Amino acid sequence: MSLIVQKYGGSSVANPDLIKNVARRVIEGYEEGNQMVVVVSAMGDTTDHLIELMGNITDDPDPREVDMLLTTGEQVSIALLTMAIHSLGYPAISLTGSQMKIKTNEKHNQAMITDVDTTRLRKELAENKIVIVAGFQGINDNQDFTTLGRGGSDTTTVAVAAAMNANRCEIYSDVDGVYTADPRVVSDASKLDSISYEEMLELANLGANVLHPRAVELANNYNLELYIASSFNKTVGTIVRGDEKMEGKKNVVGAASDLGEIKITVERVPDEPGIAGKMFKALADAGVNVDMIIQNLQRDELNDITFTINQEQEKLAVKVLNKIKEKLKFDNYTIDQDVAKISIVGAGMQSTPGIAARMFTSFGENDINIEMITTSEIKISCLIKKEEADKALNVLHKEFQLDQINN
Ligand SMILES: Nc1ncnc2c1ncn2[C@@H]1O[C@H](COP(=O)(O)OP(=O)(O)O)[C@@H](O)[C@H]1O
Ligand SMILES: N[C@@H](CC(=O)OP(=O)(O)O)C(=O)O
Repeated sequence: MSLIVQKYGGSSVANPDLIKNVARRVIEGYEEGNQMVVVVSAMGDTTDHLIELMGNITDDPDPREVDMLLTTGEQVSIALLTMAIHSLGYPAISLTGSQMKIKTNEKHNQAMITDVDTTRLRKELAENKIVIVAGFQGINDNQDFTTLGRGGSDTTTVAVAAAMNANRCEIYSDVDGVYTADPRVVSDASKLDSISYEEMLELANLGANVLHPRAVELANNYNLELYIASSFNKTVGTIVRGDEKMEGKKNVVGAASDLGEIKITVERVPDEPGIAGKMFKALADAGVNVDMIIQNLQRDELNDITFTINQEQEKLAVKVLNKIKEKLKFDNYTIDQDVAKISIVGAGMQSTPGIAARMFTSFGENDINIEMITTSEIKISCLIKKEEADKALNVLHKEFQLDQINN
């Protein structure tokens, strides 16, 4: 008997017919003699709607209450999926994050899983039940509900699969695998048969929301193979696993765009040692995650320091900058929301010269202006204007012939 942990995202349970479809798929696995644990997300855009609703009440909600609100989304879908399985004549039970004892740290809205207690899960499985688990949520030491950050159900799934030492971990959404770029933006994107943890982690971090980055990290830590496929068909999906091939790695395996960042320029900062340290320490102490950074020496011993952060942290960053403005003696800061980060990823690029030059040249030839650049061993990212994001993704896809990746 195998233990299969499956996850169905919001797009797979968006309405009653889709919930019934998921119920039938789960039962198929159960009928084949497997133990089934199924993690589900909130129906369709429920989480977005809850956030919108909250915005009509306050623009400064208590993070504990945000989690109290957002966890309701998953509670609806687990109950409905369980009822759908019951009505087809099969035994099932739904469990919330707190009933499952998915323990997390204190950090509301961005909690990290610290432990999964499998006692209840094992008991229900031993009674031959299909167990439906609420994704995205856990409980902290105060017995308060926490959430894992947007897209966090993938992380719940991998944590449960790892804790149960599952035979398979399958993540289903509305796309039948990991593509070389978002297939909604690049029409000739190709599906990858497999991808390494490190490349998938970069793609996920850089905007490919088909998988939550922390889920990939966890899978890597436990060496747990992931299978990414569609809940709408039976097409073979993509395997995410350790990279066993040392030679012949592709230079570039994928491209991604991230529309969730904003650019902040702090103007005319005195050109003194230690200033940048003070500024970024104040931001870090407040919990602001800084991504790209550049510093330009202007004139009269003054610098402009430009950096990007997630748009959700804009208010927090503004608070910090206003607080340190006088002490650090800078003039002013500006915020640009009209930016997109476009990236290419590939483990083979570290041994291939000229990849960055090809990326920049192809942007130049297509009149796409680059505002900032960052690189690591396996990725190159450029900040450009938001309205050019889709065009830029298509330009890179063509330049690196990603439509022919499987040839
Ligand atoms: N490289 C990629 N490969 C596949 N899908 C991608 C990629 N980049 C972005 N996506 C998007 O991820 C979506 C699936 O993730 P998501 O919307 O979170 O699904 P769910 O709600 O089911 O979890 C797809 O519809 C697709 O548009
Ligand atoms: N419902 C949560 C958690 C989640 O993982 O959703 P999805 O699997 O639909 O991306 C969110 O929207 O963020």
